[in-house]
Amino acid sequence: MIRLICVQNYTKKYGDKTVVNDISFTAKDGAITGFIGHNGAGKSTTIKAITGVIRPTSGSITINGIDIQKDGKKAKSQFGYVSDSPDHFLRLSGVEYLNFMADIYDTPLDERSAFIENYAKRFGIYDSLNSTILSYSHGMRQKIMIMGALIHNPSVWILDEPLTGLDPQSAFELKQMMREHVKKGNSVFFSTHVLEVAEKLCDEICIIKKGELLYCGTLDELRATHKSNASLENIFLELTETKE
Ligand SMILES: Nc1ncnc2c1ncn2[C@@H]1O[C@H](COP(=O)(O)OP(=O)(O)OP(=O)(O)O)[C@@H](O)[C@H]1O
Repeated sequence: MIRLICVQNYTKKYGDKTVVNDISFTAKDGAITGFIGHNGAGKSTTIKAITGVIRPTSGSITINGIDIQKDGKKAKSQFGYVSDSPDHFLRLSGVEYLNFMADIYDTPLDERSAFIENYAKRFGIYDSLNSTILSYSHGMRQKIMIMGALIHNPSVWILDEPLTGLDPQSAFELKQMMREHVKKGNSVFFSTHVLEVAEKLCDEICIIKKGELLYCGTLDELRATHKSNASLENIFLELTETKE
């Protein structure tokens, strides 16, 4: 099996403070992997290192086998990344932003047009594409950022809290899109606080607490080592409490 995102012995320190401590895991092809943990556990710090936004203090990270630190440009072409803040490029219209992103990734005109029409209609923002992002609601900004990140059809999606602020219809669409993407043998890695979503959507779960990786694997394997039939929420609470 190809390991699409491979994190090995990743540590991040800010000054004397160790924020992420020697974690290793993989996000596999054909799987949606959910990344869960309390506020401040180290999820965003891990996602930022995977996407090359920050450098690890130590450890290595590859995307489709390409090292993000050694060959950043090539590694970055492999994935689409949606950060936890959608407030960017506010003075551009939605369609200007999407074309800007498509230009960066050299997405052919016919492919970008088909993508924009399909995704904007599914997200219900087709009629707003010519308005500035400044005039968008939080959820609309989130949708346009998701579209910008995915317009070059990357095999790996890396999404930091992607469902926050989305209305139920759009959240449903995004979950469907994630499922469709991994069905083609691709990979989706996303962080969430909504454990019911993670439980229903994810093939694999990674749990981080205070910078330590407590678990990474399937929910069934997790259940097998804990109370079978317990919800992910119960297992998460039990696991994070007992490791205090
Ligand atoms: N630039 C920085 N300088 C110092 N400490 C930082 C910096 N960035 C993050 N941290 C610290 O690292 C820890 C992990 O933060 P991170 O943003 O990764 O958490 P998170 O799991 O994404 O949390 P949340 O669910 O609240 O988004 C926190 O204690 C945070 O204060």
